[in-house]
Amino acid sequence: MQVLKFGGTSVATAANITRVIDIVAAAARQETTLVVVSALGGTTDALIEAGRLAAAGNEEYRQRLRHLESRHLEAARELVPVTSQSSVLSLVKTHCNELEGICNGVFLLGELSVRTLDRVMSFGELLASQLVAAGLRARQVPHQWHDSRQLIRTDAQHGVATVDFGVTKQQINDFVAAQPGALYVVPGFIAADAQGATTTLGRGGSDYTAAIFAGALGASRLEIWTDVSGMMTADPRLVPHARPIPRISYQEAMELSHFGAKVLYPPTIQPVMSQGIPLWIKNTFAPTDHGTLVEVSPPANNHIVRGLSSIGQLALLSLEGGGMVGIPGFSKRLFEALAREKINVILITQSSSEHSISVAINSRDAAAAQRSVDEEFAYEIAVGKVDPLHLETDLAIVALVGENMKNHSGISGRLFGALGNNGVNIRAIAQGSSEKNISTVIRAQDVKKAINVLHESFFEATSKQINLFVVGVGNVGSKLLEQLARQQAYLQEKLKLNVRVVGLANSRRFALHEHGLALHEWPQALAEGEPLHLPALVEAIHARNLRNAVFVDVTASADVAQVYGALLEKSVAVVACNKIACASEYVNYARLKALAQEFNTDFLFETNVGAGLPVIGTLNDLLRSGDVVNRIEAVLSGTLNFVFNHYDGKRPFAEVVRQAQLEGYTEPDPRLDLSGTDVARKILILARETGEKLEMEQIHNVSFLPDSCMQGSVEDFYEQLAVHEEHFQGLYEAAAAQGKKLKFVARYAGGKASVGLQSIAPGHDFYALHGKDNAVLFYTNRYAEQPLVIKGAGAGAEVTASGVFADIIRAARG
Ligand SMILES: NC(=O)C1=CN([C@@H]2O[C@H](COP(=O)(O)OP(=O)(O)OC[C@H]3O[C@@H](n4cnc5c(N)ncnc54)[C@H](O)[C@@H]3O)[C@@H](O)[C@H]2O)C=CC1
Ligand SMILES: N[C@@H](CC=O)C(=O)O
Repeated sequence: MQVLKFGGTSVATAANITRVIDIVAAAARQETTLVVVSALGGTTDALIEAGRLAAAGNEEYRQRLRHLESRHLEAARELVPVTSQSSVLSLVKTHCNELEGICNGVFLLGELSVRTLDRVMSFGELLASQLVAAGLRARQVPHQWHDSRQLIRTDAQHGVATVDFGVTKQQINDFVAAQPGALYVVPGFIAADAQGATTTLGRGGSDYTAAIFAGALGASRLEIWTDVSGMMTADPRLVPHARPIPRISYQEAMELSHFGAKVLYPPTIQPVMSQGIPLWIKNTFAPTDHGTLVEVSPPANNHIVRGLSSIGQLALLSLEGGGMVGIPGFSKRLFEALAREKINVILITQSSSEHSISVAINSRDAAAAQRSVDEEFAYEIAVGKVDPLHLETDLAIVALVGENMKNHSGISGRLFGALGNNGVNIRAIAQGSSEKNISTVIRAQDVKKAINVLHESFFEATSKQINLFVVGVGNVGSKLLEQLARQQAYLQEKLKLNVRVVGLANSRRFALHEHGLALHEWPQALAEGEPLHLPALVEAIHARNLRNAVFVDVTASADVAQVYGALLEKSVAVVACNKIACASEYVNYARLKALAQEFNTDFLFETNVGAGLPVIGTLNDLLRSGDVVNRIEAVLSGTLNFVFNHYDGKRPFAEVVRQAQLEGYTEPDPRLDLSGTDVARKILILARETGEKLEMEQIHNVSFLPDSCMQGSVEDFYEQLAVHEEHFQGLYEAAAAQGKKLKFVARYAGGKASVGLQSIAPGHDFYALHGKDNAVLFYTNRYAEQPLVIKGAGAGAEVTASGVFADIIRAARG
């Protein structure tokens, strides 16, 4: 004997019932089968609503009943050919008339008792199971319909009756022995007490009915047919990559069901678990899918965690106070106060200091809980032994479930790491000593992000999703987007990173594409975006609350640099080639670095110095490994190196500068390069990275530009360069006369930094620097005689974009 149960969605329409009949007919050909049928989806709620309306004296109940009747009649007409419809139609009408009679009585009395409500609700399963039977009859599949109320005996506790398993088992087995057959159809959810009054089995009761029959008959298997292909590794509405769990233990299934995996109602498992009856969860709409097999000991799979679960709309109550320490009875009184109000406790956690105890409950019970607990401890609160109950709302639980967790260390570490790196604050944690479940209480608004990062961490060794917000699509930004587009497949395949640009902005517009925009179509996406308003963009980033989020600043804007703090505070990583933040006041630079640390995220700006060259990374490696940096000498301007390498006193100086700008080496405003400001920013950042609290004003900058060049617009600047051509010729010739070359050199030693033009003699490390190259010499304790030299292209969109790209990957890998 096997037992099959079909849920509300499986029988919601005649078309669905036809699928059910196919499955049932095939099953009955294999083995004797008992089918348990739920009410048509939505019917139980509609029946409750009709009963309540009637009790409230609202005649609308008639309309609800008419709608229910026509829904069932319509299904009957679709299922059964016209020639043989009459018996099922009259059966539906008889039930509906009886239901209407009961509701009329409720209307007249103005009262709906739980006993009557059970009666009202029972019509859902009665009608649905009769429709399935009629469908089977129409297909000439031999079967017997029987009323579960004659087989399942309960007490008289209406709403959630308790089953008398002894009598029930006897009645079921007597019935089957007396009426042998290949196929039985029974309504789920309903039972009867010793007086024959209709009772119901509580939420998820049809699953329970099926388990009761399976247990009583010692069935070979129980199949729960629903609208998903088994229990999933996580809620698929929250985690698109969630996948079915092929095999799972009863215990794990109960844990997952308890925490929101609605596929199975937890008490259901008990009658089959006690006998080790295999329980399958199958999909009515994809019957050939494997589904989930719930069994005693499923084979261990590659995953330590079997599934993730979540439960929302929670409140956390915390009772705290020094007066609780070492005194027995506080928790007993706390739980009694909650029990008095019939409040269900979902999670409990107590600090080992006994100074506080926290419990999670459903939010709807929060006010009653607070009242009851504060009343219970009124005396202790008055004398200051405990504080008034602390209440936090808008919380949720996210739990890891898996029996295999107990055999592995580091699971909680991974859980905390994954959540912490994404700014998900854990308010409370509970783990049973069996280690089947680790539950965390977090903010409700973080659930989607949390469950996705945990799913990635525990189930998707194959991919980690990175969500980029790129601001700035000029020289460097557009190259970055090109490189990202080119590398997307490689990153997925080799680094298991699914890097998506979910936000894009320039100075005029911003566009958000939560599922990632098509990178080769970014100009169009941006054109279709909204006018840029930076606070709105930041707000949108916060509101999206996406996991592994990285904000990429590829602008030269002070306004954009201003928003880093607000992002880091929400654990959004910041990658910047914009130097403004790191070269602003020391306190701001230090604050941003501290925020990144505090909120477990990254603030990366390798390209601030030497573009794509590994200058800051190398410096940090030296320092972290215990070396001491005594002196830094560097050529840090690609623009100025290019200009002095190409200027020979014959071609106008202004023309060479213009070429540097056209080739993409200068800042958006080239005066920053020519004035030495850009180099001063870079040496300042290097000095700060060594630990020096230097400010920009303390950098000694001997400018070689005549003052008038820095007045007016960029075009005025170029005009003034032309006016001062003789000045530049003089600089060039003085150096050339000594066989030297002009280089703009930055120096940092002994807490002091300077930048300025120097004539460099042959043989010096800087003399042969080509084109737009940079060179950085680190003189350290370990590199005392010969400096550690970093040399190469120090400007240009391509190399800078690749440096930004590398920082993104660093942030992505955490
Ligand atoms: N070119 C190079 O070799 C290197 C450049 N960098 C840095 O890269 C950054 C970008 O340089 P480029 O791409 O050459 O500049 P660009 O002028 O070509 O592009 C700047 C982009 O930022 C956008 N933008 C400006 N203000 C904005 C605002 N308030 N909000 C949103 N977007 C805004 C602009 O619309 C434009 O898309 C600069 O900070 C520069 O210092 C760093 C290292 C090397
Ligand atoms: N304008 C800069 C670009 C890199 O920061 C330079 O010329 O070096």
